[in-house]
Amino acid sequence: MAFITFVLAANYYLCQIAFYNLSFPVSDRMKELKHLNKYFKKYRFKLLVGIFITIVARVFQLVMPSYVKKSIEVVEDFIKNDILQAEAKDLLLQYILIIVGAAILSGFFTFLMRQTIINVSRYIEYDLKNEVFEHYQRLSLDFYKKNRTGDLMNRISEDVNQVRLYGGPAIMYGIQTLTLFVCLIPLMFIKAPTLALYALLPLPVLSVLIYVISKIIHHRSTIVQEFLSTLSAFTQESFSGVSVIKAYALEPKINAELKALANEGKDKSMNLAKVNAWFSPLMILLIGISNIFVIYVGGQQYINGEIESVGIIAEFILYVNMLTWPVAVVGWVTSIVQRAEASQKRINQFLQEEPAIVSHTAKETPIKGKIEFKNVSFTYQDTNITALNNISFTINQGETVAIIGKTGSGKSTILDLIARLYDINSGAIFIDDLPIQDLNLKNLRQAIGAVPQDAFLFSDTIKNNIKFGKENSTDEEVVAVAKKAVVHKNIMDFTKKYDTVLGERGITLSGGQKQRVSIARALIKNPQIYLFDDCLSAVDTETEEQILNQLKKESQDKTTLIVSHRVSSAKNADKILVLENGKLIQQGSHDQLNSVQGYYKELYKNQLSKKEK
Ligand SMILES: Nc1ncnc2c1ncn2[C@@H]1O[C@H](COP(=O)(O)OP(=O)(O)OP(=O)(O)O)[C@@H](O)[C@H]1O
Repeated sequence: MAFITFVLAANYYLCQIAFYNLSFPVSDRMKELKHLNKYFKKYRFKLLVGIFITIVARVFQLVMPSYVKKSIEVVEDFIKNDILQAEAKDLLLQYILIIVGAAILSGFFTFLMRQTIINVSRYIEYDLKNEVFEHYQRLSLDFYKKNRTGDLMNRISEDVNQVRLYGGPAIMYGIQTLTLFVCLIPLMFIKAPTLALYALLPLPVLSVLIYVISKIIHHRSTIVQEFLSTLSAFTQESFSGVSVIKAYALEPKINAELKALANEGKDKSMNLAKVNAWFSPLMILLIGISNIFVIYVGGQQYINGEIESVGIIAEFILYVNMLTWPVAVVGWVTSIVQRAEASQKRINQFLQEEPAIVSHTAKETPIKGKIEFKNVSFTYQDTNITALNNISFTINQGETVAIIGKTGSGKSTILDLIARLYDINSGAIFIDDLPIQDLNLKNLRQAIGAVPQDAFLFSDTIKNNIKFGKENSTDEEVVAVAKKAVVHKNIMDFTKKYDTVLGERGITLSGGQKQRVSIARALIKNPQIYLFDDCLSAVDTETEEQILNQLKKESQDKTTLIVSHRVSSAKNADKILVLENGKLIQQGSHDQLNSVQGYYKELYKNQLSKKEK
């Protein structure tokens, strides 16, 4: 009696804890997960079928225990000589066939259940990943500066996976458990109320303990996960920086650091393993207690004549075992819902981020290429650096303008503002005499062929890297622009020529080759405005000359901006802008600027004398 009181009290307190954990933030939790409702709505038919199948599968599962009971009763009747041997054998066979039939049907519907509900969770995962990725694509550069790449990756992979567990397994096991509870528990109480009470007593304890353990497991596995990303970031950096490591003979130092990290990782994994190890023993223990209750209390009741057959004891043992997993699932599902809520909250945070740069018009605004800066000032929000200070200039359509100035003087910033990667703080930028904000952003970006300072090439073939500028371009066009960018000969020297794969899976291009492939990519786009950001810095002066001549021909009616540190790249431009500390200190043609004292003339003299040496 004392033991029962103890178990009842334990159940009460544990249920209180679970109730507190579940009920306190329920509205908040559901608020975050509401985002998934649209997907549940989208797949409602499949979900409803899945739920129906789950119920059917469980109902078939219920057949077995009562027929086991009946089979045992047949044997009892035969022992008591109530029925003949042949009749008993017949009945036994009949019952066994029913059990086998029900088990097959239950198995079949369980298979269908997974095929429907788990598939729905995979569809939701697919949709959510696409939604997050598409949203990432819409967001402006400042978002990527604020958030670490690892975080972006985590939310689209690990967090979406946590949410998937809620959209699939949690629903599936939830329904399964509910069906079993609704059907089984009343059935048990109808058949033998006292026995039912004893059999079910330890189960809430099991449920709450599994919940507590799942939470600890999750906490520790998050630590392990986070640690693994640190470890992989470290190894990845060691691989990409392998040439520096070797050149400075840093191998022993790196090895020691990795060993220390690996040791730390081992300890964290051991911590996780320890708590994982509690899972099955606890289940076995509590189910064992339930079984012992059933056998002991059932046996006494049978002896006292309170239950009619031994079969009921066998039936109840089967019920208890049938309830084991669903009861444990209550705890597990609770922790899944909590994790899904936390993950969805993190996903929602990003989904609610609005792109800082948006198109204010949907109507088409074709671009010709006149650019005007009027008293433009611009400060980067994150660093608070004023990159441009009251800049004004005009570039007519088809003109070539060079921007020259010391490092950090704001040259690249001008190009970024023309592509509207950022919005300015004061002043105005006009493209074709229209404020840049009034242009259709898509039209603006389509009209620009930008070659950034750090040429970025994808791990793909050279051909596809160039075609990136114009997806439907032909191979002939690719070759033509590669020739103009003076990189064709280099490409033909590779064994696989234009099909040479770049990056991690393939060869590494030299800095100058990368720049020229990047130029070819801009040329194939055939845009109205070219933005070349110091993209000839890694080529020799002779090749630079050739490329500039080609570009001159190519960009005759296009507006072209060339950022450079070399006067050789600038001297043939229609106009040269000279920047210093974000201010425009000189502007004019080469001859004009070379005829007055100033930064440009000094630079020209310096570079000329270096060349002569
Ligand atoms: N994305 C950014 N976020 C914050 N600050 C930036 C960013 N880009 C540039 N800056 C800062 O703005 C200033 C101007 O940079 P910008 O890249 O325009 O100079 P630059 O003249 O092109 O230099 P370089 O010749 O070295 O490429 C620098 O002080 C730089 O540190």
